Amino acid sequence: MAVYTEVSDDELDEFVAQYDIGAVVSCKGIAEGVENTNYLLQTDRDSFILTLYERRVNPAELPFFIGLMEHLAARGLACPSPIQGRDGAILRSLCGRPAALVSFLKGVWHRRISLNHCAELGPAMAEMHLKGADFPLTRRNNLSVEGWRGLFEAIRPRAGEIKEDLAERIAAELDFLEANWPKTLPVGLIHADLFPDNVFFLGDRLSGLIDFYFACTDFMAYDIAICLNAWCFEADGAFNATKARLMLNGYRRVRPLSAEELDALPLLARGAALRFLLTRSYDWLNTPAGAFVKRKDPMEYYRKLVFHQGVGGPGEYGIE
Ligand SMILES: Nc1ncnc2c1ncn2[C@@H]1O[C@H](COP(=O)(O)OP(=O)(O)O)[C@@H](O)[C@H]1O
Ligand SMILES: N[C@@H](CCOP(=O)(O)O)C(=O)O
Repeated sequence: MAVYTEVSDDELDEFVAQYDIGAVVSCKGIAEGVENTNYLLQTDRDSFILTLYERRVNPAELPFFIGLMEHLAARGLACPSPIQGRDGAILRSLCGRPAALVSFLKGVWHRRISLNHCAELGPAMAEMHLKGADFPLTRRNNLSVEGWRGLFEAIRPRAGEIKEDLAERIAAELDFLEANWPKTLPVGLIHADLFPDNVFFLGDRLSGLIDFYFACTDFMAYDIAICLNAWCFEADGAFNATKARLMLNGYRRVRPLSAEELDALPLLARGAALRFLLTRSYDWLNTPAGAFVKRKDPMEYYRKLVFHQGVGGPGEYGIE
């Protein structure tokens, strides 16, 4: 459930009057998502997503996220396109929060990932990387290697509530990753949270990418590593190398990967698994039991981390 802020009819009318988008027909809260409040706004002309940015989004970073969506949409990527008001502004205030309207993307996301979904994801991710290459703004990835130790220290005292030896396991992994993290891979604009719930499909075809609120400047291969984790494991925890192969080969058809990028994949996949293990552990330990946001299982990412620790080279991800 992610409707943290209720918008009254009067507040909505006043907000919508600032746009040339027709008259409001309906405005329904969207239960999915965890970070922000989202409404599906229907007018007599079109459908839109109205987002009120809640406390986890730093308002100073909104111009980056909004500008990025504008940039990618203008280059033809299927992603939400921010809507300008009559005054030309995109970001404004609603109910005391920063708020914006973006175009509605048709499609649904899938919980059960098929081989075809992975084959569609690869080229779409590569296209996003290519189209993001000339985006002029940059944003440091505060959830990459430099950010992990701080998160670890925050969860360390209570990590044993999740798994008895979790703190020791994470400490050893962190030492290893800090010492071995790559320094010179190709950098670009990455999504950094391209999980299945952020990728829409219409029938067999990928119809769009959403939720750019973790986007940042980092190794493009790190985005792939995040997707190896999020898309290529089965519900029973088994890694599906066919899914990985389809995703990677689809990606490489649009943006070839260098030998360095391929070699770095097992390490990057360990880092990506640790990143989500840390943030999920933090949320697990700090979300009150009765909260309406469903906590995500940190142990899923502990098991993925253990899998990647045993990977000997990129060939195990199905690459020929
Ligand atoms: N542009 C969009 N088009 C269609 N649906 C959207 C769009 N943006 C968000 N949604 C819907 O809102 C839900 C939550 O959006 P998301 O950006 O993932 O929220 P959060 O950042 O809070 O996790 C999505 O799962 C989807 O159902
Ligand atoms: N994808 C992350 C959590 C972020 O959730 P989102 O709804 O903003 O995509 C995870 O699975 O831990």
